[in-house]
Amino acid sequence: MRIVGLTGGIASGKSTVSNLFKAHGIPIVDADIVARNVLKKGTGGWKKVVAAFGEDILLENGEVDRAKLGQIVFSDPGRRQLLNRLLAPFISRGILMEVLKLWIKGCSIIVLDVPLLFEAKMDKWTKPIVVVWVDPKTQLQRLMIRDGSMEEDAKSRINAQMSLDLKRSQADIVIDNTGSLEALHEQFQKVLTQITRPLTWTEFMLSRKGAFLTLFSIFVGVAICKRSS
Ligand SMILES: CC(C)(COP(=O)(O)OP(=O)(O)OC[C@H]1O[C@@H](n2cnc3c(N)ncnc32)[C@H](O)[C@@H]1O)[C@@H](O)C(=O)NCCC(=O)NCCS
Ligand SMILES: Nc1ncnc2c1ncn2[C@@H]1O[C@H](COP(=O)(O)OP(=O)(O)OP(=O)(O)O)[C@@H](O)[C@H]1O
Repeated sequence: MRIVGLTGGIASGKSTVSNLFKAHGIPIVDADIVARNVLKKGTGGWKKVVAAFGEDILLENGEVDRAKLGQIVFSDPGRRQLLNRLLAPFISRGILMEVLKLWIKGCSIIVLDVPLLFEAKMDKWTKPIVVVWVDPKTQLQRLMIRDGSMEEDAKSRINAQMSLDLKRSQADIVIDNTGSLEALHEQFQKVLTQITRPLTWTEFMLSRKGAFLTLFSIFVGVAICKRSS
C-alpha cells in the first residue's frame, strides 16, 4: 500500500486538495478528524486534557470548548506543547487504526492529511510527501476569512507551526496554492498522475520494501550457498 503524505500550513489548502483526492476515489485519513475524535467527552484524550487544563475548558455539556482551548494553546507555546504531548499518542494510534482499516479493505493507495506531519515526525511513514504551499499574505487572508478571526489570532495560529518554506524544502512534491482554484485543479491533475503511476525499478529498489526484499534475497541466497557447499 502506498501512503502519500499531505501537509502544509494552516489554511494553505490541504482540505481543498484532499477533497480532490476523495473525488478521484482515493481514501483520506484526516488527522484533524482523528484529533477531534480523541478529544470527545469521556475518551482517554479528554480525561488527560481535563486533568491538565482543568474543568474551565469544558462546555456545559462536558465537551471541550475548542475555541477556548484554542485561545489558550495558540497564545502559549508551553501549553501548546503540553496539549501536543498529551494527545500525540492517541492521535498516532487513531491514524494507525484508520490506515489499518484501509489496508484490510485492500486499498492500494491512501492519503494521510496531517497538518503537523513534520512536527510530529510522521513524515517517515509516508512517500511521497505533498506540501500545499501558499504565500504568507494569501495564507493570512484566507485564514481570517475562513475562521472569521482577527489578524493577531490568525498570526498566532500560523506561527504555531513549522514555517511553510521549511516544509516546502522537505517535500517530494509541492503544490503552489497561491493562485485560483482553477490553477490548483491543474496542478492537482499532474500530481495525481505522478502518484498513481507504478514505481520504476530504481524507485522500488530505493524504497524500504525494495531494500527489504533485496536484503532478504541476499540472505536466502547466502543460506542456500552455505547449505550446498
Ligand atoms: C486546540 C484545538 C482544540 C483547537 O480546535 P479548533 O477547532 O479551533 O481547530 P482545528 O482542530 O479545526 O484545527 C485547525 C488547524 O489548526 C492547526 N493546529 C491544530 N492543532 C495544532 C497544534 N497543536 N499546533 C499547531 N497547529 C495546530 C492545524 O493546521 C489544523 O488544521 C485543536 O486544534 C486541537 O485539539 N489541537 C491539538 C491536536 C492536534 O495536534 N491537531 C492537529 C492534528 S495533527
Ligand atoms: N486556490 C484557492 N483560491 C481561493 N480560496 C481557496 C483556495 N484554496 C483554498 N481556498 C480557501 O482557503 C481556505 C483554507 O483552505 P483549506 O480549509 O483547504 O485549508 P487547510 O490547509 O485544510 O486548513 P487547516 O489547516 O486549518 O485544516 C478555505 O476557506 C478554502 O475554501
